Amino acid sequence: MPMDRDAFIITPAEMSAIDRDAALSGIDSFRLMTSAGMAVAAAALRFYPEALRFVILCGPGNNGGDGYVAAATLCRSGVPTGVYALGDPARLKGDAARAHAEWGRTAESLAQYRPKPGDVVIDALFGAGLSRPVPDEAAVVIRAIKHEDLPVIAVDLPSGVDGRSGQVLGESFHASHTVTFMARKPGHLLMPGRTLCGRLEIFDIGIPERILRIRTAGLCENGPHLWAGHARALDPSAHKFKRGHLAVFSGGPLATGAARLSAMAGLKAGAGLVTLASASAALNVNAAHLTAVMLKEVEDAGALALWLADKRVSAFVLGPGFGDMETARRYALMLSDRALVLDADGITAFKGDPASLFDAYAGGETRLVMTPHDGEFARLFPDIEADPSLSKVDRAIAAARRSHAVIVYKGADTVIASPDGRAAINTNAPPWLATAGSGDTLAGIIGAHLAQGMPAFEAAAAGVWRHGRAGAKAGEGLTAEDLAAAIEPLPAFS
Ligand SMILES: NC(=O)C1=CN([C@@H]2O[C@H](COP(=O)(O)OP(=O)(O)OC[C@H]3O[C@@H](n4cnc5c(N)ncnc54)[C@H](O)[C@@H]3O)[C@@H](O)[C@H]2O)[C@@H](O)CC1
Ligand SMILES: [K+]
Repeated sequence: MPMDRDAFIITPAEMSAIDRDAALSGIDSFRLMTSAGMAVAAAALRFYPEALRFVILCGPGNNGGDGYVAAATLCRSGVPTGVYALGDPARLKGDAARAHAEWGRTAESLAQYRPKPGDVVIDALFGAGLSRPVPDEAAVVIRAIKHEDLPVIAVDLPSGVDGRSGQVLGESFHASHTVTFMARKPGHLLMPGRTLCGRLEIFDIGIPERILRIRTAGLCENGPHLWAGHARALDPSAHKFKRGHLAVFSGGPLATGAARLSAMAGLKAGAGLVTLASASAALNVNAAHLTAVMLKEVEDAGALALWLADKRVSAFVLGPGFGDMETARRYALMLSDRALVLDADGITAFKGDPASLFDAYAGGETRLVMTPHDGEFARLFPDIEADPSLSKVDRAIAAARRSHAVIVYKGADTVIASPDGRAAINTNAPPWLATAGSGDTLAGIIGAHLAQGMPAFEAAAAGVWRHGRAGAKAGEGLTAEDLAAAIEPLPAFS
């Protein structure tokens, strides 16, 4: 995967492997800790000049070690500090023990801390090493600080946020500023962790990029770096057939709007031709509403089979407002040699028998994209959804592997995952994008990319990103119609 350095996302497990690799390559780990702690102190002085006192809360591991470095740095700069330790500092090990010794003073115990107005808290209790709910002693102090509404600078992660999943383990700080090192962790981007970090600063403590790259798997933030290379091949001046022919299946006469939203979005996103496939009962309703999108009567499986002889119809969207579960299943299985975006009812239709769908799309190039929200995800992958040990990224990848499909696991922190293990977390969606018809629009954009020949993972990732951009451009209060109108051209990097 092309990796933009800024888009790196490193799991805590990868980070500790990177840490070991750095040490093995001769890099002094205490210097890394010193850089980390000094960066935190610098952020404290830069962002909180009005602080009456910096209160550094230090935990039992290296996150605490960063805290002692920050405390020593702030002491040297002459500002008032208070240091409170969770656990006995005499039991610190390695670099953290050295940082504590070099600070050279005596910490008070965490339970003695009483939050006071004017305090700015530096949270160095737990970082990447948090493995279970924070101890009660920490939870009590976290709650007291929240109650007093003090600013909190988190070292690496707000204590209590699981760096792997973004979940809160017991209780967590809500930081106003977080300083993390080298790269973001999934917990900075997945919900609810993303909302708990405040302003996020990524500080380079000096681990060479070659060491980072060896350990980073295929997870990154979604952005043009992932797919712009494929977008470049899509020449907007090409003949309309070369820009692909997308087909969208309409629902019945009382549920045609969703498919039309998909179709309009597909056209706006760059498909050369878009056809709405409608059963006869809904034909007139659709005809009354369509202009640039073409309309074709597809009454049943027989009619679809005839249409499929036209190989130029290169991609399909099935599910928005579709309603008829049995027909959805039949059509999805018939389309298995084409590219398909399966959304909404198209996903739900396979609740009882997901394996039939997965088998149909196994083998060959990945050509199925599924776009479930939480509820739809649980219908097809109940065991994966119910496994508490998995992060949203893990769940999306497990589902993609099982289904041979690209999974767009929707939400405020949409994850796009490929059967080959690549995954991206999307971050550009404004909260107001969660509106009726928004998902239909997304399916249409992805369908347009597939119709144009983009590989499924890139098509989906680019679709999610353009959808987010369109939401931001259309602004708060948007309707799904505004969203389609706000789709911008694909950015293509030269
Ligand atoms: N990875 C790197 O390259 C660097 C990491 N640094 C710091 O090191 C941190 C990671 O250090 P550690 O791996 O020591 O992890 P932490 O300091 O986050 O915490 C781990 C310690 O807490 C214990 N622990 C975990 N969950 C607990 C719970 N719920 N209740 C009580 N004890 C619990 C663990 O047994 C371990 O002793 C990072 O977050 C970062 O702040 C920095 O020093 C810079 C370099
Ligand atoms: K922390």
